[in-house]
Amino acid sequence: MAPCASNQNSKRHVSGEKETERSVCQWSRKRRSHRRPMPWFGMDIGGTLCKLVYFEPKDITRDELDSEIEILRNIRKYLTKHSAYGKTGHRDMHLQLDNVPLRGRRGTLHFIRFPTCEMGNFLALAKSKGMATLVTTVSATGGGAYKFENDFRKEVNLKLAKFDEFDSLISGIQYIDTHNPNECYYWANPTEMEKCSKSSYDFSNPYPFLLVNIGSGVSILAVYGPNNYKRVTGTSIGGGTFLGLCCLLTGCNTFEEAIELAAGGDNTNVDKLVRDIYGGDYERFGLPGDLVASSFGQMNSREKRSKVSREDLARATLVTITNNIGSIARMCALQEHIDRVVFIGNFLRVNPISMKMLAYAMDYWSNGTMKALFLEHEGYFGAVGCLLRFNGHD
Ligand SMILES: Nc1ncnc2c1ncn2[C@@H]1O[C@H](COP(=O)(O)OP(=O)(O)OP(=O)(O)O)[C@@H](O)[C@H]1O
Ligand SMILES: CC(C)(CO)[C@@H](O)C(=O)NCCC(=O)O
Repeated sequence: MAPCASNQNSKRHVSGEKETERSVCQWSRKRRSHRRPMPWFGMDIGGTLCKLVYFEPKDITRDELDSEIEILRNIRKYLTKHSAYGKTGHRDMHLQLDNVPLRGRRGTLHFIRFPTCEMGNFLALAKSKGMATLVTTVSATGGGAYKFENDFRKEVNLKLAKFDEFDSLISGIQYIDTHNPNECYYWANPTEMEKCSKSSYDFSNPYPFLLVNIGSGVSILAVYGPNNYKRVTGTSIGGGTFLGLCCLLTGCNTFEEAIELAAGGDNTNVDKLVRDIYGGDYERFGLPGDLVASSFGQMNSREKRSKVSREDLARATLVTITNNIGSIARMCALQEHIDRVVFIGNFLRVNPISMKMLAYAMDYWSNGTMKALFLEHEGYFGAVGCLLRFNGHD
């Protein structure tokens, strides 16, 4: 964790008079927003993954279709026909949201991701599809909105309308939760692994909640209302750490491979448990024997190292990172007197092991008073939020 990070970032964002003025202004602009030139994109350019949300209008009139310039039509066709773009871009078709309202239009939201390190290739592809001939603005958030701003301008003649990553996250969550009835879920019976199963959660009254965004690094926000939140703290031990350590320890090359390895491994061959130290439970302080006392604590032994598998190492890495995040999240929830903790970010993609562990940890260590919640569009809220925030006139 960054030293003393907790208070440096505790700036609260409360809506005041200026905010109200802005909302009124945005409302009156909204009425003219159908004029905002297409295509409508929102990009969240993170430390590891770039998330791209594309709104495909489905209420196009005959006149609009006839006057749509060829480049736009080709871009629309290219994005909506394919599910893979080049070697590394993917459209998450299972997340697609149909018939949703956006800025007075109706259409489909498409969710696309690619590694941020492929930004050069992405810009080249965008150029080859004719983007450079459209003078237009794309809403963008995440650190890369700043880092790559000049590249977008130079390579594809695109201006970036930049939005704060946390403002965008919160707007995106509100919007998607409103328009997707099955967005929010929890893991029922988290303390009994065999019975643990996904269940829908009604998140229509969300405030207050703690938001734990597990990306490359981790940010923890206390959210009190739509325009009222603070960043409580963060930790550099996040999804990037899991993937980096797993690649080092197992020789794997992708997140999917790392998760697959972890699914087949046993962390107790790597970690030192309370029972390895006490011979059983440490009853006086309520520490069960099967609790990890020391992550990777057995790996000082040459003999144990010789017996350990890649799967065990991947599992221990996943367990270490997840438990650390769960523990920090629980302390933040206690400090902020908040009992619902929403975990998001692409670290949770195809990763039920971590979700179940977080659900278990929240429930067990709070004696059932705290609840871990999860959202289906886990890594895409920033991209959606910045698309919504763009008024089309920047
Ligand atoms: N296909 C993938 N490739 C790489 N990492 C992945 C992939 N799928 C899931 N992940 C995990 O998701 C993490 C990135 O999550 P996310 O996209 O939410 O963060 P980010 O926006 O890149 O990071 P930050 O917000 O810290 O800038 C990775 O560190 C990894 O643990
Ligand atoms: C730097 C960001 C905000 C980028 O999204 C994220 O990776 C993060 O919160 N990292 C943790 C930084 C900290 O130690 O507080």
